[in-house]
Amino acid sequence: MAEHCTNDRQQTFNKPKVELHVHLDGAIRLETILDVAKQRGISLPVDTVQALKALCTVSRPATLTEFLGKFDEYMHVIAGDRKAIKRIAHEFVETKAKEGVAYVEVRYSPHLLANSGVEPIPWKQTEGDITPDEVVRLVNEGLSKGEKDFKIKARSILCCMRHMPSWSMDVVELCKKYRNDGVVAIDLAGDESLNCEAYPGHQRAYEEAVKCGIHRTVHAGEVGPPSVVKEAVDVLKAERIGHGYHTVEDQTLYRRLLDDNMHFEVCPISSKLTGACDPDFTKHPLVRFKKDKAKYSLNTDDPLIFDSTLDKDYETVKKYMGFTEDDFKTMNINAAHASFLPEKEKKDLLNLLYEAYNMVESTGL
Ligand SMILES: O=c1[nH]cnc2c1ncn2[C@H]1C[C@H](O)[C@@H](CO)O1
Repeated sequence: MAEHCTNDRQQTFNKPKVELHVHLDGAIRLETILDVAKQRGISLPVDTVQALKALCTVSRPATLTEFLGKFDEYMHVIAGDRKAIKRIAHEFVETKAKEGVAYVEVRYSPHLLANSGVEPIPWKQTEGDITPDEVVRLVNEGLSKGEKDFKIKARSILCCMRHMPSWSMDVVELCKKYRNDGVVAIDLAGDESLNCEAYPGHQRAYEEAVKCGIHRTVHAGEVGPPSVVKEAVDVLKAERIGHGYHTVEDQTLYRRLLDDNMHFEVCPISSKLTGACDPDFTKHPLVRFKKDKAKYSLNTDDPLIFDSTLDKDYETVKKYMGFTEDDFKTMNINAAHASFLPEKEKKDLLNLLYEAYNMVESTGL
């Protein structure tokens, strides 16, 4: 197995990695936004990468609501443009390959990239002819071309949005339609601080997902209380929890999820900048997860908005939480186990990791 390295310097964990929680629309290149805006004749308030970065990124701990407002700065540039949607998916795979990711599950809301068949039409776009269904096809094309070009594996997760329960049935139908074309699960994203309880629209979609064997993850306990996590597990039947930091505030729930081997998709840099957790990383819930041998993965969430990379997350937990090379191996193996791949492909991914980590499966990790 070739060593994975970036152009500039050695990575903190220079081995194949698994990333399970990253938003496609939070991982667009600044250069691409500028380029597409130029091609489409869309005027932006700025025209340099540095200035656009200042506009789109949060560099100090904010709130989830403030952070979500950053999408307003650039989503209208990409949404409703076939070439741009395909391009961001393709470039995303290239970025992940350079970061040493062997397998990634990338998520997005098809509705938020569409300009037709969606009510209301997002980002103040004028109506066009790109439906959420076509968005999924375009992203699938970009991802599978990326897989071929950059030799890694990429699957997608379709997001329901907390504030738009009327879209959720569509989302699960798209998961069903494209389940053999790279879509592996459904998610519920958006502002948990404003929309704490899952509306009936989301519940119905998740019931349908359960019925049809569509995998399920839910953003919960990121900034919201443990009750949101409880609802995600008990009502929405989540198999993984996006973030889940505030679970530790309810000991009964936390113990139960530990016993059930619930997987937490942890995003350290994100959790600091969205104000989800104490900015002092030594007090991060991940320290507790690690001590209690919880199951978790390390993820970037929205690297565009946090001006970050996967390596920065690895570097952070190494520096402030004492993660070792062995911890990183265990964590990525756990991530592969929690992936939404079919069993055979999961096994192949695990074997790839075992080989790259010089481990034999029987170590029981
Ligand atoms: O960290 C997050 N928490 C909740 N929602 C999020 C987060 N990052 C991105 N999103 C939202 C905004 C995106 O437009 C949407 C789909 O990717 O998901």
